[in-house]
Amino acid sequence: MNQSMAWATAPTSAGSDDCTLSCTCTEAGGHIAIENLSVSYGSQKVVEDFSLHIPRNAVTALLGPSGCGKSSVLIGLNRLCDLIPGCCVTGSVSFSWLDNERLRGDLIQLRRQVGMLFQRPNPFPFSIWRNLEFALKQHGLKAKVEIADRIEAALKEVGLWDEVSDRLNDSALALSGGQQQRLCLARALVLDPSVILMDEPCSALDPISTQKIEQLVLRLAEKRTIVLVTHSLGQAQRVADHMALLWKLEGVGKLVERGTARQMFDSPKHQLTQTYLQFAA
Ligand SMILES: Nc1ncnc2c1ncn2[C@@H]1O[C@H](COP(=O)(O)OP(=O)(O)OP(=O)(O)O)[C@@H](O)[C@H]1O
Repeated sequence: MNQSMAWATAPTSAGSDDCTLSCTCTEAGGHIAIENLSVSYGSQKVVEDFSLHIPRNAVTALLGPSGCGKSSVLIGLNRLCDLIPGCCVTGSVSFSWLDNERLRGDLIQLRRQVGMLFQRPNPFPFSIWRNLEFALKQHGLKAKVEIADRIEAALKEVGLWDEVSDRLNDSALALSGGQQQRLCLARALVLDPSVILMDEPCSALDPISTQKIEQLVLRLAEKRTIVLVTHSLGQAQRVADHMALLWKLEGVGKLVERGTARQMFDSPKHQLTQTYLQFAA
């Protein structure tokens, strides 16, 4: 039986009692239910009343002009926002297929289930092997054989194993940018997340590395839920099943339109969507 899960109610901004992510334990099959998400930095509200259901095991692209709040929505989903001083997120997020009891109030488990890939590759200044081992040990894994198996599987999943298996003790920083980004993806995958948040993961990559990441995104979405922030309409066309367009309206980011990628590209309803998507390649 599906168990409904939402974040535990918790302050997201030190000292602010009314800044809470409420826990809504509604039954919602097979999607991430984002309800009335608002994000502020200090006194500046940057996202208001963002509600969206993100289907499970598919790619959903968040699009919109710079500064409309896409990344702010993304970091609300795994509560990375908690680490940003002055950032306050209200509203609710529930993962319909995850275990409420396991994740309630446990940020480590939440971030294990909801991995993240950033705009710029950010490997730790350790060896390739240790980048992945570190993530596993942080999450309490101790058995050497299991650690080795998981590292190999993750590197194979991102197509890096054949490229690095003979130099696992070399510094991760010696890899190319594209390899580093795939290593960072492996670092998320090694924890076997069911959701991966990607914030413009190809913006620092060349076209060949970009293509590799896009192919990975498509493959990963067969059994994981991908939320992808991208400025590339071509990329959205190539990989997204669903899309949502945000726009800064009266100074704050809001959802303008959502739908399947095909529907949004073929017959956008909102004038802003029509304007924005006309630049699609
Ligand atoms: N740590 C922060 N402190 C203060 N303001 C922030 C912070 N992060 C983002 N903002 C502000 O929040 C607003 C939304 O930023 P956000 O990065 O979420 O937008 P975005 O749509 O992802 O932009 P881009 O496409 O350029 O990455 C912007 O006005 C930005 O300046």
